[in-house]
Amino acid sequence: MAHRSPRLVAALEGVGVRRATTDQLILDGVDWSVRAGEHWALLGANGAGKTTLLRLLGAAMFPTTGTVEVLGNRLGRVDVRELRAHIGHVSTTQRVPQDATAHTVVLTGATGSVQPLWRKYDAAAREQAQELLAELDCKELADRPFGVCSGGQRARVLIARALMPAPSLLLLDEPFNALDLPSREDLIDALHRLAVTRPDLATVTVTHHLEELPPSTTHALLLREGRVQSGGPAAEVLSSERLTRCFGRAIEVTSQDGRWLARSGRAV
Ligand SMILES: Nc1ncnc2c1ncn2[C@@H]1O[C@H](COP(=O)(O)OP(=O)(O)OP(=O)(O)O)[C@@H](O)[C@H]1O
Repeated sequence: MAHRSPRLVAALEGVGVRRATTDQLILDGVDWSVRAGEHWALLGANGAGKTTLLRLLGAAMFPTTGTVEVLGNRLGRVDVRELRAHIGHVSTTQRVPQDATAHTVVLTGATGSVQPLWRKYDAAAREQAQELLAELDCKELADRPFGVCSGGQRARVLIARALMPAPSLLLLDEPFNALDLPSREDLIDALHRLAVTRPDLATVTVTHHLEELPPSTTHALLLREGRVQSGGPAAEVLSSERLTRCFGRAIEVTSQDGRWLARSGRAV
């Protein structure tokens, strides 16, 4: 019997992004596809274009050249507000009302709004928000104002929020930023559990540290100066040789029990 590949969640062909203001080429000739059930790590030096690439996948911007298809819709030919409702996007620039409780913040994920739209949330949505908080191991935060939650708690609340519309694609831009070690490990566990309990969910996680990648990571994309340096199965791409080439600096990668560790030597 012929083997069928999982459904395509995102497909980029010849994608370029040029900033009109500075004429800088931010992404150049990017070809990439993400399929259901895949968990991608997106790596590259500061300014390599990771956030820009994630924003394209999140239908938050358009390419200058090439094509971006997300969930079967070509950017430029679809109502992006409608498309965004099916994509979970967690970014550091997410605006959140600090006095809203964690439960309310999760509820706003159902409407993709910053402020709660109370008339749109029924009992099922409220219940679902509770369940997502429990799934992310933070149900005790339900009544706590978001503004007083710790960094690790906020990260999990925002992921619960992003999961409200049951997205097929979850985008995480540096979700481990500024987390202490236990919070980082809790979040890694939570992401690993999501991958197990939602086999069709595809995720793309931008990170600077290989140590932060959950064992569920299946693929990696290395960006250098806006171009794809390497992309494919994590076990192949997350090698000393390829990371050294991507960062222009000697990097030694080791892996153990599904986790990765990277150490840098002198510049090459
Ligand atoms: N709104 C903007 N206007 C002008 N230039 C921009 C804008 N957004 C990004 N850039 C430029 O595009 C390049 C890529 O930025 P991007 O944020 O995608 O990189 P990154 O890999 O996510 O970086 P970092 O690791 O530092 O977060 C950078 O040179 C940045 O200065």
